Amino acid sequence: MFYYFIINPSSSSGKHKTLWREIKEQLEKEEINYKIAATKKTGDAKRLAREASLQVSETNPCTIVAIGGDGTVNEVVNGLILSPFLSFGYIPTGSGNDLARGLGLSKEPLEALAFILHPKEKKAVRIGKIVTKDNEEEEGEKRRFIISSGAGFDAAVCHHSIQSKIKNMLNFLHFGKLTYLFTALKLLMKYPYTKAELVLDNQNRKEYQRGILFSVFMNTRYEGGGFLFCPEAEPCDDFLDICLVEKLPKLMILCVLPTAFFGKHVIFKKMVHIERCKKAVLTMEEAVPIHTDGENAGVKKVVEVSLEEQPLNFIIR
Ligand SMILES: Nc1ncnc2c1ncn2[C@@H]1O[C@H](COP(=O)(O)OP(=O)(O)OP(=O)(O)O)[C@@H](O)[C@H]1O
Repeated sequence: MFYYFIINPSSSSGKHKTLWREIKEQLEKEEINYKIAATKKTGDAKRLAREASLQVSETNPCTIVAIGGDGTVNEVVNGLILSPFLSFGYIPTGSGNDLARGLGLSKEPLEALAFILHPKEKKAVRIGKIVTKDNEEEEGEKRRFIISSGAGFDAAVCHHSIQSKIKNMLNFLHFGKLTYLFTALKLLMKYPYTKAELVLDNQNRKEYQRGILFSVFMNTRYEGGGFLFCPEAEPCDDFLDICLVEKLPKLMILCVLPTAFFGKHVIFKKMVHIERCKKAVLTMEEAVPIHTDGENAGVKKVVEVSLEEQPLNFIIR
């Protein structure tokens, strides 16, 4: 088996610079057939993943391994040409680590490497796809996600967290995942609601006239550094799980939001709506921020969300 490693040396604010050396030592020791490529900027991981997966075939199987945070995996997933002959491994070195949490991966890099080199369990993990546009007629922009994609407040928090100076400071103090919580508290009071319509599987239409705070489409269970927005999301099934939060007093949100760390927000059934579907179209009155796995996916009015047919052979342990 050939292994192709894509490493983002800047993830978790560059704290893991020595990791690359340790990984190389282990690969040499085990005489693994491999190549390592490091990203220099945003977009590199996507390009490298595409180039590597273009070479994959039945006679030339390959394991592509991402080393970085959830943003790096998002880029890799967006570049991959999905195929049954491609396996995927992930060594998490980010701050949020929602994917590792959601799939139960080892967060200890050398242990994760050992699993990747000698896999005992692989899962056929589904990949989400989202088309964002400003009206139904537009063709729109397509992106993939593996954890979640959100529209509204949760995406606004992601957009702000990416540029946040607090993130570097919290990463340094090993509290990186709190970036999203601090940013959420900062943005909450002034964030506007927007009226929205959600159509599930082309037939089940729901209107939210009071306005929504956000709607998140989950493939795995956690986002935003550990919020369990869809406690029942299952990455290998045929469904997307949705958590849509309708307008409620901002002070009430302060009470509800922390309960989402434990998945208990679902008891607030009048404002928190949990849905499951194969395809969803969310149309909002105002354009709102969108994210895919915490990465900025623009500001748009319409999002169409579904799953790719071909799953990803993900090495779990
Ligand atoms: N060499 C690089 N220098 C700066 N940025 C890079 C580089 N390579 C990739 N990037 C960008 O860094 C961003 C953040 O990466 P990533 O999400 O993997 O790490 P993180 O932010 O530490 O982790 P998490 O998302 O789990 O909090 C991504 O948007 C990616 O495109």
